[in-house]
Amino acid sequence: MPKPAVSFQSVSKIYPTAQGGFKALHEVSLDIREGEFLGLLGPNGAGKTSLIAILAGLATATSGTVKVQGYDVRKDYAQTRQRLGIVPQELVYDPFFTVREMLRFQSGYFGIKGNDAWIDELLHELGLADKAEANMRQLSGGMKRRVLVAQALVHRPPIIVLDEPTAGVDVELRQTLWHFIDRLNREGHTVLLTTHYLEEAEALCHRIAMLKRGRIVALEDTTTLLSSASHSVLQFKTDDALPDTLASQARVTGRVVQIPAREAGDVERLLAALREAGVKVQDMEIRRADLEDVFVAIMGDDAAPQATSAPASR
Ligand SMILES: Nc1ncnc2c1ncn2[C@@H]1O[C@H](COP(=O)(O)OP(=O)(O)OP(=O)(O)O)[C@@H](O)[C@H]1O
Repeated sequence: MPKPAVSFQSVSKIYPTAQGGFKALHEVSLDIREGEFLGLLGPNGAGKTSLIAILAGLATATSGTVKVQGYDVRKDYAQTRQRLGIVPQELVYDPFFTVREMLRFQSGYFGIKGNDAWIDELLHELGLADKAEANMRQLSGGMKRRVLVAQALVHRPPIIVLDEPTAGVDVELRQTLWHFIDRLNREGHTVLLTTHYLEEAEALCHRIAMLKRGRIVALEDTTTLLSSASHSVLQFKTDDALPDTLASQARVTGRVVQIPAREAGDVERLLAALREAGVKVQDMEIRRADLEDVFVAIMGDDAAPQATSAPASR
């Protein structure tokens, strides 16, 4: 077996609290293969950021080991840091540097001189070419996020880690970013992505790991995970309240109602129940289960009530 790009072995994390400690990660073991695009999904508080902070060397595991291409993140920090390009969730930057200065400075941090050709390519690919000489403080939030992506990639890391890179960013940036990350992945870079936008994960990731309350509860190829959902979904819009029997099985987002249906007979029973309750139904369709349906089925009551789909299509 070739060495994994990243290997988490029995990683636990206990945060000190007034109550004596909170265990955010429970013996998490996960290998990310060289060249794969892995999605790490989980509701708020599942432990995704804790796991990435440990990988990045920003937090230490209470027990367990993490290796990057065979190097231990604690013992061989410099070796692992060199191999990782981490795009953080938070916007942290120095407002007095220009974009180009930031990227040159970051190159220097990794001991790279004369990196301008790659810096120019990054700026071009991320739609920042005309902002190279702008000061960081003059940029919009979305532009700053692009610079953070460029900063994480300045040393051409073989492993790219994106922690919710598209949270609150517009469609244009998402498309630019995914186009570029997809290209880097096809060129051999390994990608680890956390996101709450399950459509993005479904479209991009080869494999999905799901984390629930600090434990891995699913780890499958995306296609296998999707085909494991044996049900279809009856989806419609309505302004009426659902009867209790249906409300308990339904996912309701505004006017849109989605109810799992295992077979044709189920659909007939659901429609009869809706008719009997006087629920007026519009735009009805029966569709195959998607990653969001699988996620909700696996997470149960933990599935986040907040948006799990992208605000606009890619
Ligand atoms: N410094 C800390 N002290 C105490 N508890 C913490 C600390 N950092 C995180 N936690 C807790 O650990 C759990 C995991 O948090 P983490 O941020 O890793 O989750 P997450 O999956 O990244 O969530 P999100 O999707 O909201 O970013 C949460 O219950 C959180 O409250």
